[in-house]
Amino acid sequence: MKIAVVDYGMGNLRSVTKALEHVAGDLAEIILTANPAEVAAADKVVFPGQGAMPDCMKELTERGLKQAVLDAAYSRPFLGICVGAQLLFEHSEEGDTAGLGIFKGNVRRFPKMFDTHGQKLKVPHMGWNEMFKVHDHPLCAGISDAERFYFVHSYHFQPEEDITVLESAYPYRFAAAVARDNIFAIQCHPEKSHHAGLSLLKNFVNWNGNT
Ligand SMILES: NC(=O)CC[C@H](N)C(=O)O
Repeated sequence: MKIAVVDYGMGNLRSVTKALEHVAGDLAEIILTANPAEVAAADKVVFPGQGAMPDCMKELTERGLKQAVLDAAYSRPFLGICVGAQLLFEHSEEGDTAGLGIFKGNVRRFPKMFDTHGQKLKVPHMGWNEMFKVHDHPLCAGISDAERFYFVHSYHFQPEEDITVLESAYPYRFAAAVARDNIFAIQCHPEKSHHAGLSLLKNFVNWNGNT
């Protein structure tokens, strides 16, 4: 089985690739690729990313990978990570950027927020935070409720369809993982989230794309 990690020049590609190689072992060949034909030929696709949404969309488009990502998202097990997940929505407030429109909804910036002591909360939301199950999903198998994952983001999903699988809170609840059909998209960094993140990636390697 081949799993393509889409390389559009933005982000935490090496750590995602290494984490997938670690959990896949002999189960799958992990291919970090900027070649649309290799993405198209893969059995599963991982769409990572780190950086500003406008830059990511620009790089994706200019490297001729946009259609390959769209085709993959509609045809085989597909995992979006961080800004790779945000790009699947219709729009992001970050740079007023149009996304790929696979999920209905917006990607919204955390507003100015204060904790219960009146201390301003830092944005980006950076660090370990709990994830709470809203719906079961094969990629969450073996991961207990309130497991902690690693986040680095200033924007979060605002789905306009019933696709939320996991929520986190900072300090208000926000959708932190969404899924529909063969697509799973997660805001945090599973590749940097130790055993919980590796379990999720291992579940993706074993996932047949059904929910
Ligand atoms: N870590 C990131 O790449 C962050 C993604 C996006 N720019 C955000 O701030 O939410």
